[in-house]
Amino acid sequence: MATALVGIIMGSTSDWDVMQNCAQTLDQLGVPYEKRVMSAHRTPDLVIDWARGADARGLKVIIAAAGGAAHLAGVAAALTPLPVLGVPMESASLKGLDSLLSMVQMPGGIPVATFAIGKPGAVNAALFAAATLALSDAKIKRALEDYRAAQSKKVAEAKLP
Ligand SMILES: Nc1c(C(=O)O)ncn1[C@@H]1O[C@H](COP(=O)(O)O)[C@@H](O)[C@H]1O
Repeated sequence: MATALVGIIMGSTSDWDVMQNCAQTLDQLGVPYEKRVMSAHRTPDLVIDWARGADARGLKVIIAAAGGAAHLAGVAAALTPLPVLGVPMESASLKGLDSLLSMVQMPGGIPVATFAIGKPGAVNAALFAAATLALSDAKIKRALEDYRAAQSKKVAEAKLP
Protein backbone atom coordinates (compact mmCIF):
# COMPACT_ATOMS: atom_id res chain seq x y z
CA MET A 1 0.00 0.00 0.00
CA ALA A 2 1.31 3.47 -0.89
CA THR A 3 2.41 5.78 1.92
CA ALA A 4 -0.39 8.11 2.94
CA LEU A 5 0.08 11.69 1.71
CA VAL A 6 -3.12 13.12 3.19
CA GLY A 7 -4.35 12.65 6.75
CA ILE A 8 -8.10 12.95 7.19
CA ILE A 9 -9.14 13.44 10.80
CA MET A 10 -12.62 14.04 12.18
CA GLY A 11 -14.02 14.79 15.61
CA SER A 12 -16.55 11.96 15.69
CA THR A 13 -17.73 8.91 13.81
CA SER A 14 -20.90 10.96 13.22
CA ASP A 15 -18.85 13.11 10.78
CA TRP A 16 -18.03 10.13 8.54
CA ASP A 17 -21.30 10.27 6.61
CA VAL A 18 -20.13 13.61 5.16
CA MET A 19 -16.38 12.96 5.23
CA GLN A 20 -16.64 9.76 3.22
CA ASN A 21 -17.14 12.14 0.27
CA CYS A 22 -13.67 13.52 0.95
CA ALA A 23 -12.17 10.02 1.07
CA GLN A 24 -14.01 8.96 -2.10
CA THR A 25 -12.70 12.01 -3.96
CA LEU A 26 -9.13 11.19 -2.94
CA ASP A 27 -9.76 7.57 -4.03
CA GLN A 28 -10.95 8.82 -7.42
CA LEU A 29 -7.77 10.85 -7.82
CA GLY A 30 -5.49 8.04 -6.67
CA VAL A 31 -4.23 10.00 -3.67
CA PRO A 32 -3.23 7.75 -0.74
CA TYR A 33 -4.58 8.84 2.63
CA GLU A 34 -5.12 7.73 6.19
CA LYS A 35 -8.29 8.46 8.14
CA ARG A 36 -8.83 8.66 11.90
CA VAL A 37 -11.42 9.78 14.42
CA MET A 38 -9.92 11.98 17.15
CA SER A 39 -11.07 14.92 19.16
CA ALA A 40 -9.24 17.89 20.64
CA HIS A 41 -11.87 17.79 23.38
CA ARG A 42 -12.40 14.07 23.96
CA THR A 43 -8.97 12.64 23.05
CA PRO A 44 -6.50 15.55 23.39
CA ASP A 45 -3.46 13.29 23.92
CA LEU A 46 -4.23 11.35 20.73
CA VAL A 47 -4.48 14.57 18.71
CA ILE A 48 -1.15 15.78 20.11
CA ASP A 49 0.64 12.51 19.30
CA TRP A 50 -0.93 12.13 15.86
CA ALA A 51 -0.43 15.73 14.70
CA ARG A 52 3.13 15.98 16.09
CA GLY A 53 4.11 12.83 14.18
CA ALA A 54 2.26 13.61 10.93
CA ASP A 55 5.15 15.31 9.13
CA ALA A 56 7.68 12.61 10.03
CA ARG A 57 5.25 9.88 8.85
CA GLY A 58 5.27 11.44 5.37
CA LEU A 59 1.91 13.20 5.35
CA LYS A 60 1.89 16.38 3.25
CA VAL A 61 -1.58 17.79 3.97
CA ILE A 62 -4.08 17.37 6.82
CA ILE A 63 -7.84 17.63 6.34
CA ALA A 64 -9.65 18.14 9.65
CA ALA A 65 -13.42 17.99 10.00
CA ALA A 66 -15.39 18.90 13.09
CA GLY A 67 -18.74 20.32 14.07
CA GLY A 68 -20.02 22.72 16.73
CA ALA A 69 -17.10 24.04 18.79
CA ALA A 70 -14.83 22.89 15.97
CA HIS A 71 -11.39 23.21 17.54
CA LEU A 72 -9.82 20.09 16.03
CA ALA A 73 -8.43 21.79 12.90
CA GLY A 74 -6.96 24.71 14.83
CA VAL A 75 -5.36 22.48 17.44
CA ALA A 76 -3.89 20.24 14.73
CA ALA A 77 -2.56 23.34 12.93
CA ALA A 78 -0.90 24.46 16.15
CA LEU A 79 0.94 21.13 16.42
CA THR A 80 2.31 20.68 12.89
CA PRO A 81 3.96 22.75 10.15
CA LEU A 82 1.84 20.89 7.53
CA PRO A 83 -1.01 22.77 5.82
CA VAL A 84 -4.33 22.09 7.57
CA LEU A 85 -7.59 22.27 5.60
CA GLY A 86 -10.70 22.59 7.76
CA VAL A 87 -14.13 21.21 6.88
CA PRO A 88 -16.92 22.53 9.12
CA MET A 89 -19.64 19.95 9.79
CA GLU A 90 -23.29 20.94 9.76
CA SER A 91 -24.44 21.03 13.39
CA ALA A 92 -27.96 20.26 14.55
CA SER A 93 -28.65 23.49 16.44
CA LEU A 94 -26.81 26.15 14.39
CA LYS A 95 -26.62 24.48 10.96
CA GLY A 96 -22.82 24.57 10.92
CA LEU A 97 -22.40 28.31 11.30
CA ASP A 98 -20.83 27.61 14.69
CA SER A 99 -18.44 25.07 13.09
CA LEU A 100 -17.56 27.46 10.26
CA LEU A 101 -16.84 30.44 12.49
CA SER A 102 -14.85 28.51 15.07
CA MET A 103 -12.67 27.12 12.27
CA VAL A 104 -12.25 30.18 10.07
CA GLN A 105 -11.63 32.75 12.83
CA MET A 106 -8.15 31.56 13.71
CA PRO A 107 -5.80 34.01 15.37
CA GLY A 108 -3.04 35.38 13.13
CA GLY A 109 -0.03 33.07 12.97
CA ILE A 110 -1.77 29.66 12.89
CA PRO A 111 -3.76 29.32 9.65
CA VAL A 112 -6.53 26.84 8.91
CA ALA A 113 -7.70 26.98 5.27
CA THR A 114 -11.43 26.64 5.85
CA PHE A 115 -13.85 25.18 3.31
CA ALA A 116 -17.63 25.22 2.87
CA ILE A 117 -19.93 23.55 5.40
CA GLY A 118 -20.66 19.86 4.82
CA LYS A 119 -20.34 17.80 1.63
CA PRO A 120 -19.18 20.57 -0.77
CA GLY A 121 -16.41 21.43 1.68
CA ALA A 122 -15.47 17.77 2.12
CA VAL A 123 -15.11 17.31 -1.66
CA ASN A 124 -13.33 20.62 -2.22
CA ALA A 125 -10.85 19.98 0.59
CA ALA A 126 -9.90 16.72 -1.14
CA LEU A 127 -9.55 18.53 -4.50
CA PHE A 128 -7.47 21.27 -2.91
CA ALA A 129 -5.23 18.75 -1.16
CA ALA A 130 -4.75 17.00 -4.50
CA ALA A 131 -3.98 20.31 -6.24
CA THR A 132 -1.31 21.01 -3.63
CA LEU A 133 0.25 17.57 -4.18
CA ALA A 134 -0.05 18.00 -7.97
CA LEU A 135 2.51 20.80 -7.81
CA SER A 136 5.17 18.09 -7.52
CA ASP A 137 3.34 14.97 -8.74
CA ALA A 138 2.52 14.63 -12.45
CA LYS A 139 0.22 11.61 -11.92
CA ILE A 140 -2.02 13.47 -9.48
CA LYS A 141 -1.99 16.49 -11.82
CA ARG A 142 -3.27 14.30 -14.68
CA ALA A 143 -5.91 12.77 -12.41
CA LEU A 144 -7.11 16.27 -11.49
CA GLU A 145 -7.25 17.28 -15.16
CA ASP A 146 -9.28 14.15 -15.93
CA TYR A 147 -11.62 14.90 -13.00
CA ARG A 148 -12.22 18.44 -14.33
CA ALA A 149 -12.77 17.18 -17.89
CA ALA A 150 -15.31 14.57 -16.73
CA GLN A 151 -17.09 17.20 -14.63
CA SER A 152 -17.29 19.64 -17.57
CA LYS A 153 -18.60 16.90 -19.88
CA LYS A 154 -21.29 15.94 -17.35
CA VAL A 155 -22.52 19.53 -17.04
CA ALA A 156 -22.37 20.20 -20.79
CA GLU A 157 -24.36 17.04 -21.54
CA ALA A 158 -26.91 17.51 -18.76
CA LYS A 159 -30.52 17.13 -19.92
CA LEU A 160 -33.38 18.88 -18.14
CA PRO A 161 -36.70 17.04 -17.73
N1 LIG B 1 -15.80 19.72 17.25
C1 LIG B 1 -15.53 18.52 17.75
C2 LIG B 1 -14.32 18.11 18.31
C3 LIG B 1 -13.07 18.92 18.34
O1 LIG B 1 -13.07 20.05 17.82
O2 LIG B 1 -12.07 18.42 18.87
N2 LIG B 1 -14.46 16.86 18.74
C4 LIG B 1 -15.69 16.46 18.44
N3 LIG B 1 -16.34 17.47 17.84
C5 LIG B 1 -17.63 17.45 17.16
O3 LIG B 1 -18.75 17.19 17.94
C6 LIG B 1 -19.80 16.85 17.02
C7 LIG B 1 -20.77 15.94 17.70
O4 LIG B 1 -20.13 14.71 17.99
P1 LIG B 1 -20.98 13.43 18.45
O5 LIG B 1 -21.90 13.10 17.30
O6 LIG B 1 -19.95 12.35 18.71
O7 LIG B 1 -21.72 13.84 19.71
C8 LIG B 1 -19.13 16.25 15.79
O8 LIG B 1 -19.47 16.99 14.62
C9 LIG B 1 -17.66 16.34 16.12
O9 LIG B 1 -16.84 16.72 15.01
